[in-house]
Amino acid sequence: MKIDGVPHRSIQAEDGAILILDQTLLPWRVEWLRIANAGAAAQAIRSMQVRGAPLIGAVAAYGLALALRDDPAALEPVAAMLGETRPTAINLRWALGRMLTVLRPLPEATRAARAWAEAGAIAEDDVATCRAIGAHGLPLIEAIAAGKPGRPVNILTHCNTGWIATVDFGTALSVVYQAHDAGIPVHVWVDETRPRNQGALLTAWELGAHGVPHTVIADNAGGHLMQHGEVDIVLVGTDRVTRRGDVANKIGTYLKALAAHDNNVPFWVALPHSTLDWAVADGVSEIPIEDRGEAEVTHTTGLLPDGTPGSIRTAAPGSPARNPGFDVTPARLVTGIITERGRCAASEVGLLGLYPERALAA
Ligand SMILES: CSC[C@H]1O[C@H](OP(=O)(O)O)[C@H](O)[C@@H]1O
Repeated sequence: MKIDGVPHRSIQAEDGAILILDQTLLPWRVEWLRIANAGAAAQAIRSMQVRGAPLIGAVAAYGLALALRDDPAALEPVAAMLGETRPTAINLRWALGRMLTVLRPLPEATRAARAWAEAGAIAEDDVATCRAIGAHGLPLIEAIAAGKPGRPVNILTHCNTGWIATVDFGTALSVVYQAHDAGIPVHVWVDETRPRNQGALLTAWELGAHGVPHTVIADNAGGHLMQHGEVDIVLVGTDRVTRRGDVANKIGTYLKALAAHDNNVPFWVALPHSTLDWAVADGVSEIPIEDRGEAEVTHTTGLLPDGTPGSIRTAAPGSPARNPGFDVTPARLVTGIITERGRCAASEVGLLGLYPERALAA
């Protein structure tokens, strides 16, 4: 997608390194971080300089490729190290698993070149996949628009699922961008998404840069807007979907789904194939939920009075905090799933209809 009219991807490969958009500085500063080794890739993922399920998978793949340039025998330990950076998004393990499957059979001397090519293939797969997700979600917006001619389709979204959460285009926001670019009037309610405010900081920045009308709201406002008929559809991304359609996503998604269910608002989840975890059925009991640091809750980041990005304490001194980074929305609260292969019900039957090959993995 574009920054000031110039097309960009969230990760750029160059000779012997990758450049990533440092998301901890957005929207205040647009800075590209050069990553030349696996340790820097791991740190970028842990610190959320790069974030978003598909993107952390691509960065980990390139991090592994960079490690093999330095030491072709480092395949297993570096893959394990990168795989431990964040526990919830299955895309991280999917990408590393794909790399290991390709690289393990190869002579050590040929691994580095092949790893770099495979990491590039993972990135290209994500671009094509996310573009297709938008195309398969577009009819949902068109149908709503047909029922309210001349008035915008009001979409509520949570966290950031845009092009900077993927290699390009995004997942749930890919649907928004394609509807906007198709001339359908849309308006996006952007959940701020405490505690890291990926919505207020990243989604708002992305949508503004693309000219998509949007309004930032407190996380707790969504239910009220749904009660008053101001939300036509909820579109979110995900970090892991189980074979029966349970959805792990940024903390607060489950509460949005409950409000949508109570108000008969369609709740759709957009995901690429790399987010499916067929090995897991019950998301609530089986998906590991990342617990992040207390400071993300007790403090908030933003622009300080001197114009520099910084953090201030917003919780009472001495009060402890809990910071689960994700929650799981049971399939029964999900209206449907949007993928690069089409749309389906949030069920094993629905998912197998789009991914029949997964039955062989069961
Ligand atoms: C398109 S995946 C985006 C997904 O990732 C986010 O988590 P985080 O910002 O912690 O990486 C959030 O759950 C989004 O839905």
